[in-house]
Amino acid sequence: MSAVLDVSDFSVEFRTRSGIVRALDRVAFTVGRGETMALVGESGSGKSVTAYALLGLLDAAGKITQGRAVLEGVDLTAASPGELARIRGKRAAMIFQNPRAALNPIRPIGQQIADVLRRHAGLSKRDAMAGAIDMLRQVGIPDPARRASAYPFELSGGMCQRVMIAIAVATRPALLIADEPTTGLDVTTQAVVMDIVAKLASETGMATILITHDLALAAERSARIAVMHAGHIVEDAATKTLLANPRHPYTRRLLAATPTAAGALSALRSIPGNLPDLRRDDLPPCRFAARCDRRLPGCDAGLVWRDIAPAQRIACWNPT
Ligand SMILES: Nc1ncnc2c1ncn2[C@@H]1O[C@H](COP(=O)(O)OP(=O)(O)OP(=O)(O)O)[C@@H](O)[C@H]1O
Repeated sequence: MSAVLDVSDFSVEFRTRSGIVRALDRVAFTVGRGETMALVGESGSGKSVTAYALLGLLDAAGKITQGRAVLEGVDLTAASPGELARIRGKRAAMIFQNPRAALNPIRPIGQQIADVLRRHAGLSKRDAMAGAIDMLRQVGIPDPARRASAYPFELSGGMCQRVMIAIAVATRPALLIADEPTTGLDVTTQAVVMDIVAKLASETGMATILITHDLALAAERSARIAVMHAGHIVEDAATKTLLANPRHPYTRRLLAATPTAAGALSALRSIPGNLPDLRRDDLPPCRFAARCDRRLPGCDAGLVWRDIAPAQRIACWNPT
């Protein structure tokens, strides 16, 4: 599978008053055409920072300190702010939790989609509105021609999420990053929203990164799962492999904390121990070591990522 996005050696730090937060350390993964990869991990593991850093949306305190992130041949880490803004509008898009907050409250939803089509696809006013109505239809909004003139406050949370997806995919991006896209929606609406993303991905070949703390959702909706812990990807494997034979001790604990792959929202917070303070100057090479019952003296010597089986990569000297 050809990679749409190829991330390597990708590190991000934040300068804060209380020290440097080493939020991402040598993150590496690829996402192929039409592939959905899930990025899972506890709160604070670095999932959102990965998304924001890739799209050039870090706040001023954040900085990519090393690495590359190549989207369709363009290294995002070397792109100018202007280029990144163009890429964000056209080739890479993001949807997140709380769509209502992301939509313009005083502009009809059809206009908001049409704006994107005019700006990034260069369509005329008339064609852009026709395209917007078609997008509303594609994301399953009933009576799209009439609904195009609705304002966000007139729609339910699930409908707003569909509108945000329509805005995100209107220009047929190569990459969609969905950051907790269904959090806060009821279970039925969650399934509908994920079905829409999956359908668009398979129709357009869009690569999708699904960011979630919900391992069950990741298991159900992605071909591959990358597990994050304290700014490291500790395991990256085909979903089936990861579920059947997790090799990193942290992945094993995550799975143990998730009742069944098809179960309800997983309780990742039940993993014993805390994430290390990422401001520490003496962070251990393996940031899971303090929580790990398989720790060996060699774990303090350094961290390496290695392929332990086909399509299964881990950062651990003493896998399970
Ligand atoms: N602006 C910032 N300044 C300082 N540290 C930050 C900033 N943004 C994020 N961080 C730190 O980066 C780390 C990763 O945070 P991130 O939001 O990516 O986690 P997450 O896995 O997405 O969690 P959640 O599921 O809660 O969104 C955390 O330690 C967080 O405190």
